Amino acid sequence: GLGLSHKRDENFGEWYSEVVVSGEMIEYYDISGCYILRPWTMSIWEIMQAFFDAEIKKMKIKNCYFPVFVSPGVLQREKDHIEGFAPEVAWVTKSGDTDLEVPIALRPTSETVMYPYYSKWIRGHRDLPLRLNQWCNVVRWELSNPTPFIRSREFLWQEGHTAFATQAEADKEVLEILELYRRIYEEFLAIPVVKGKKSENEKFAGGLYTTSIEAFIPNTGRGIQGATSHCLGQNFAKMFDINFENEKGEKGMVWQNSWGYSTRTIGVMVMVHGDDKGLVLPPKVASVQVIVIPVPYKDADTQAIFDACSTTAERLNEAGFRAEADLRDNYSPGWKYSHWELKGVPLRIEIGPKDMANNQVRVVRRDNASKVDIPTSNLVEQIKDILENIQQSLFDAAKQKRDASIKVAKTWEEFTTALNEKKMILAPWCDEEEVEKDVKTRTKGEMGAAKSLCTPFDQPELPEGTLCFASGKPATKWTYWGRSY
Ligand SMILES: O=C1CCCN[C@@H]1CCCn1cnc2cc(F)c(F)cc2c1=O
Ligand SMILES: [Mg+2]
Repeated sequence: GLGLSHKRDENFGEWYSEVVVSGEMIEYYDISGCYILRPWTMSIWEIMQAFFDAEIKKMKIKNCYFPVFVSPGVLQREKDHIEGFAPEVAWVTKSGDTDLEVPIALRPTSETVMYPYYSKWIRGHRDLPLRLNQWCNVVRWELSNPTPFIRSREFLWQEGHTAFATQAEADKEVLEILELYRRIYEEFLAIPVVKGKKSENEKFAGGLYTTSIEAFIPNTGRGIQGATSHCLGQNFAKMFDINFENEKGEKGMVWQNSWGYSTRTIGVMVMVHGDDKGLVLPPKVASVQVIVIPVPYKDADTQAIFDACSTTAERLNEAGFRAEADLRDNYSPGWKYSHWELKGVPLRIEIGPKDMANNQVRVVRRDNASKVDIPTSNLVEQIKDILENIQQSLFDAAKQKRDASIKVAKTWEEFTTALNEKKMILAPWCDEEEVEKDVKTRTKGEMGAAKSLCTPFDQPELPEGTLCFASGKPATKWTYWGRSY
C-alpha cells in the first residue's frame, strides 16, 4: 500500500532513498551510483534551468556544447588541478572488442576541454570578454557512498567558463553568479544558504579563490555545498597560453572564472522540506502546484463533480498556475490524497456534493495539512495567496531550523560538543591552513571529519584579542565549520 516505511527522524538515509523513489523522482539503476531521473525530477530541473538560463543571457553569456570526451594530454596538463581527482576519472578504453590506441576520459568538468580553444579564439582585447556556458552531464567515478542527487557518478549541471581582460571584471562576475545561485536556493527551493569564501584548503586547487553557497541538513547535522563560483585568476591562462594583446599592444594573460550548480540542488530540497508523508515541493518548482480531486458520493451527480474538477483545473491553468485534475476512476479519493502527498504537491482541492451545493471547494495544504473552504467565485485570487504563503512559510521554517542548528564555539571543547550535537559551528579562526588540517585530523571518525564550510561574507564583530578555537592564536575571521556531504 501507499505510505513510507521509514520515518525521517528515525532513519534519515532510508527515508531519503524511499521518498525519492515513492515520489517518482528517481528510479534506481543497475549500475551503482547511477540513477534514472524521472519526469517529476526533470520538471524541477527545467524550472530552475529556465530561470538561470534567462539570467545569464541577460549577462550576454552564451551557451555552447563541448564534447564529453577528453584526451589524456589536456586532462593532465594542470598537475595540481588533476592529481587529487585522478581516481574519479572514468576512461573509455575500447570500441567494440578493439582496444583504443589511447584511452579517452569522460569529462568530470570541462576546464581542460574548453581552454585549448579559448587560447585559439582569444587573440586581442576585442575578443574579450569571452563568456560561455554549457548545460551538460559530467562523470566522476565517486567511490564513497552514492546518494541520489547528492553524490552520483553522473549528474547534470551547468558550467560557466568566462575570460576577462582584468581581474576586476572577473571578481565582479564571481559575485553576480553567486547571487543567482543564492536566488535559486532561497527564492525557488525555499532553502536558506550562507554566501562565503572557501578556505585555501577547501577551494578549487586549480583556481585563485572559491566562493560558494552553503546549505545545512539539520537531520544529519551536515553542511552541503550548494553551488560554487570560482575565480581562476590567471592559472589556467598560464597553463593553456590564453593571452591577448591589450589596447597598448602589450601581451597579457586573461583572468578567468568558472562556476556551476547541479542536480544536487534537488536532493537538498528533498532533505530540507520532505516529511513522513513524502516529498514537500515548494510551489515555485512544483510541476503540479494544485491537484484537483473529485469526491463522488453514491447518489450525487458524479459527472457534475468531475466537470467541476476539470473546470477548476482549467481556470487555474488559465491564470498561470500548474494544476491538474485526477479523474482516474480506478482509484479512491483517499488513495489519491496519499499519492499526491507522497509526490509533494503543495495544494490539494477536493470537490464533493456539499462543495458543489455551496459553490465552494475544499483546499488542503501539503506543508501544514490545514484545510480551508473557498468560494469558487474567488478561487484564483485565494489560491495565488495560499501558494505564495506556502513558499514563504517553507523558507521560514527551513531558516528557523537552520538557525537553530548554528552554534558559536570559541574553544575546542565548545567546538567538539557542538559537533556532536550535529551543529553548524561558527568559530573564530586564525586562518592558518595547518590548523584546518589539524582540525580534520582531530575530528576524524566514522561520522567523517569536520572541515571549514565557508568564511561568510557577512562577518560578525570580531573583538580585539579573540583567539582561534583550534590553535589559540589570534583569530582573524569567523568561519563556519561542520561535517559535510
Ligand atoms: O566547480 C566548478 C564549477 C564548474 C566548472 N568546474 C569547476 C571546478 C571543478 C573542480 N573539479 C571537481 N571535481 C573533479 C573531478 C575530477 F575527476 C577531475 F578530473 C577534475 C575535477 C575538478 O576540476
Ligand atoms: Mg568531488
